[in-house]
Amino acid sequence: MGPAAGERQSSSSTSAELFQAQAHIYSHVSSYMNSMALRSAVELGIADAIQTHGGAITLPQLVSAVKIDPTKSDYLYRLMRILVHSGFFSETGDAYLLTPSSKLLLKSHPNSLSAVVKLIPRLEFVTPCFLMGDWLREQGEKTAFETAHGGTPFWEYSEGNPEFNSLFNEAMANDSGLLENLVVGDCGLVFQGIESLVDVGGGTGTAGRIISETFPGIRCKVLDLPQVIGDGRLANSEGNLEFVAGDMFDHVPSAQAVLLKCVLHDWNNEECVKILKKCKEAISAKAGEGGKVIVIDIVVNEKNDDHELAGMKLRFDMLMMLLLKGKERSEKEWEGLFLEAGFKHYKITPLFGFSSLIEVFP
Ligand SMILES: C[S@@+](CC[C@H](N)C(=O)[O-])C[C@H]1O[C@@H](n2cnc3c(N)ncnc32)[C@H](O)[C@@H]1O
Ligand SMILES: O=c1cc(-c2ccc(O)cc2)oc2c(O)c(O)ccc12
Repeated sequence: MGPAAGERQSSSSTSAELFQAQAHIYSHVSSYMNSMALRSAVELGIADAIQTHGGAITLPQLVSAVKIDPTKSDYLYRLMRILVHSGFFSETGDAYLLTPSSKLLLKSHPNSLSAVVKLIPRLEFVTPCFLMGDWLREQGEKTAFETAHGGTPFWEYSEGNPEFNSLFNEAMANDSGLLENLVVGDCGLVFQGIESLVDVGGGTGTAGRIISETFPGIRCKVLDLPQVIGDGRLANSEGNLEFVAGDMFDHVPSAQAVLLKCVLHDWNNEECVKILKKCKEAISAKAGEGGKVIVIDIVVNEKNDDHELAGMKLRFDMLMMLLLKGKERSEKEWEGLFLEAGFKHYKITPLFGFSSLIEVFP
């Protein structure tokens, strides 16, 4: 039997609290619509259409430019309405304009993030998230990604699916392109005085290329899996950039410095310690105690970060947990890994965006 009317009102929550709680739940449970709306904007090429049209476009012009069936104009209007609300486009009179966020989705932008917008809401990523509850109850070592993909681990899946592999590599490369702003700015100091560097898990070499071009005195190697390195691209024309296909758990080429950008968050603590020990061997062989490992990765700090930044880091932590055996770490957790791998000290510098730079010394 339910509570009597009077009892209902005297429950611990006021109506205002109840409606707030209701809004909180609805807001969270529907928020995937933000990802999906953004993804379809990229698939339809809306930002590019606005730019091609001179920077401002009306709805009928947009309908024609992105080849929407005219009977669905009102649906496109509603898609634009939510994207304006979330800050991806703005409106003036009857025209849509680009904002700084949608400019970063343009195909012509050197650091376009359109690949990551297509990647994260893909079924390969979403299905493991969908299985989270069942996966948590299940016994065994399989990741949620493996549970969702017939037991295939993330990197093997990528190897066997060229279209997924190239979108993933493109997404990571685009994000690395943003490094250019840091390397030529304040963080350039981090690379000064270094004569050789290996970018471990360096993907298709975007960071390696930026570093080798900005610092012609650094001999740079990019180490990654054969499926990523391929066999086509070797040294750059200046001769200070080289690609090496291999497994970082087996061997890391010796160098004065090792870069690990967005690599350690893909792995559990035990695996990270193995990678860091290989990196320590690689720098000791070249520079004795004088080398360093440069980690660019997320540092979770939910007490001090602003709410939006903290939320983003925690969502990435979920992604790393479900796709791989990885995690986003607090400073304390990073320190534990460095000490266990035999390093003596480290220095953290927060960067723009959501990553930090951590210099780790033997
Ligand atoms: C998240 S991506 C980061 C790529 C690049 N560092 C960046 O920031 O754009 C992780 C990289 O680690 C590579 N990787 C995974 N397992 C590896 C292994 N055993 N040895 C070398 N690289 C590996 C992947 O192929 C991928 O390119
Ligand atoms: O989907 C991602 C995105 C990242 C990522 C993007 C931007 C950053 O500044 C850091 C990381 O990293 C990923 C990753 O390491 C992975 O193994 C799978 C997916 C993603």
